[in-house]
Amino acid sequence: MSKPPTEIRSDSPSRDFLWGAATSAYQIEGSPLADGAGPSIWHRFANTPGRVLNGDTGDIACDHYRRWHEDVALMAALGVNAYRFSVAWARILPEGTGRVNQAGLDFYRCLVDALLEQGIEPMLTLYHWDLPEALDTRGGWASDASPGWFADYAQVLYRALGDRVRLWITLNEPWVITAGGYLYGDLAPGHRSLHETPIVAHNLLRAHAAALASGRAEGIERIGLAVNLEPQYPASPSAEDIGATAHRDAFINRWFLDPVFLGRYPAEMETIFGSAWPRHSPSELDALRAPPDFIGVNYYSRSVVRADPTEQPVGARRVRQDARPHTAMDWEVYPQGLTDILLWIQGRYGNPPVYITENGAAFDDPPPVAGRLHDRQRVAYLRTHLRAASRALRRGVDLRGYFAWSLLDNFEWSYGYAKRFGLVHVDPVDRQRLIKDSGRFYRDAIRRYGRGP
Ligand SMILES: OC[C@@H]1[C@@H](O)[C@H](O)[C@@H](O)c2nc(CNc3ccccc3)cn21
Repeated sequence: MSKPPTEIRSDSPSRDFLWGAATSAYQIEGSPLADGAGPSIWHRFANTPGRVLNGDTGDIACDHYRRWHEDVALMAALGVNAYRFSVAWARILPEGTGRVNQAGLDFYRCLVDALLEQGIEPMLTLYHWDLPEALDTRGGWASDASPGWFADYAQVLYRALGDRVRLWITLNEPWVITAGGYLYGDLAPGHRSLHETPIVAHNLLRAHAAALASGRAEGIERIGLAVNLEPQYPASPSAEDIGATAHRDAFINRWFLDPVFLGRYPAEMETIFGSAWPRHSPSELDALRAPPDFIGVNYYSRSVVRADPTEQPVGARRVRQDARPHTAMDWEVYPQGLTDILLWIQGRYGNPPVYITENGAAFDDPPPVAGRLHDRQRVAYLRTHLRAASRALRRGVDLRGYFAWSLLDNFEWSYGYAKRFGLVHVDPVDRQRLIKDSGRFYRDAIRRYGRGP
């Protein structure tokens, strides 16, 4: 057990703006089957040879399931006033529906109570990619029954934690759930089906609407939807590149937000999916209109887009900006894209409340030396992106908070532990935590700009 950080938070920044850190269950918890939990699709996917780099799995991850108290102390030492985490559905409902596993609920209740004791606002994500294996066996998100499964699961959590958790998120990145899990196949459950993809997307939107309605019935007032947004810029002023950019913008940025805010899909979707795009009746489309109380924006980078008919189904590809810095994920470092996407939301959806629910970067960090880890590139990334968020704030964006991705170096899905995003280093052998320079920078930024970047 590592020595807990000595300094526990003394000063607390303004309650108005949330300065947080974010994680997700499968990426940090470990102990996936402990205390009655059922397996998830990521437990199966990661333990399937060839799916994850180096054969890494979340079987231990950051061992947060056993070290959660130490991690709450770390958050207090960083001075965050909020923490975004997800609940592993299969810890609560091991079969996905029906029997509730009280030990699972107890784990998250203890975590939430410990956060509140430290003055840290919990933001609970109901679903961050780890569907119970038992439901995938019944068709998963391709099943017409999936929205009902999700609403029932959400209701269990609303009733168990609704008296102490004020900020809820239904889904983390429905686009990635859909594209990664059902179109490209690099994420669980690893399907590659053009036909299945729009069906899954539609069910996720139905599930979001059902969980929102379920929350309203339980008196939950602040329920958001977290989306990965990536501003798209044409590589040239040619009609082909401008057209391709609009298609990629619809595919990544508008596919899910237009239905929940506007009650319609982007027109480009039918062109992108062709005969695989289902017919939706007006009542089916209207049922998707479920505006969240806030948008969670997960921003990492932008894309510069060129038309490319060989890149299906969108007919567009990202053009690498070789002259600019890139992260270890090969994502361009482009802070202005955060300002641009926040202003885009403001203009398109009527300036809804927004939290930046993920922003951060993986870099090939240097090893710790004498108890310090000098992750200079991540410090620069955070500094420039906080400035970008500040520019949007000054232009009237209703930005309520910022959550750094991630609190801890953790399991980066198909990359395993090869990509590190943490403000805090986690030793790959003994999982000892060490606050990086970026964690110290973030702590100092919170103290200096408490009311907002
Ligand atoms: O990749 C970093 C994080 C990841 O660890 C989180 O679990 C997830 O919420 C997350 N979403 C993005 C956004 N971009 C993205 C684009 C294509 C595939 C996967 C993620 C980055 N990240």
